[in-house]
Amino acid sequence: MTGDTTRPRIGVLAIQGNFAAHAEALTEAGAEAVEVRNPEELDGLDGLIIPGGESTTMLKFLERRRFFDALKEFVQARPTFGTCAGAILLAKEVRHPAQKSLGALDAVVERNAYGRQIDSSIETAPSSLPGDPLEMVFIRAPRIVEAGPGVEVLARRDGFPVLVRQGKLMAATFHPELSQDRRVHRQFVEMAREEKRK
Ligand SMILES: NC(=O)CC[C@H](N)C(=O)O
Repeated sequence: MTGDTTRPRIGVLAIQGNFAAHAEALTEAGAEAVEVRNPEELDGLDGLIIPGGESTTMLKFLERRRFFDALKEFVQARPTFGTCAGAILLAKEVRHPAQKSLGALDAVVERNAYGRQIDSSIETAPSSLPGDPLEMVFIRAPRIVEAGPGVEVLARRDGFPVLVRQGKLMAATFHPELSQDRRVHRQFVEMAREEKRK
């Protein structure tokens, strides 16, 4: 796909967590992936992935060097996909315990919601993406306990939303980069491509 002018340039926040697998998934899904470690590197991106990891650790890093404010501005304006800890950072409200967030996704997220016994698991559930049910890898996953009217639910687990979209934002409480299926990343690459065409 090299030379394709519609190949969007998508950043992956690379301060902590499993950013490398996201970069690989993005490349497979037809994007150019760029690791982002400084606020200046957000310039010129058509989209951004905030990966899973540990949201508390990411927050600490972001609060240094005015990265938090730059990111807050970015997620209001351009396509952003938060997975697991990234979804926690995007949410309007975080519980269990409460913590600061970017406040962009109209949802209430509860951290580490599945308890110790079943904190990590692989599930398969239907989604509104075309094709077969989706494999979902959950690792100390949060739960979206409330979602506003503007939030479209693309997949659920036990009745709770696990993949959602709100305009230019997408969030997953699982780790799509750890499955072979690239439908979730392709969906986000498509959102970034639309942004690039503007
Ligand atoms: N896999 C993950 O991203 C886990 C998220 C982590 N439990 C947090 O609260 O940030």
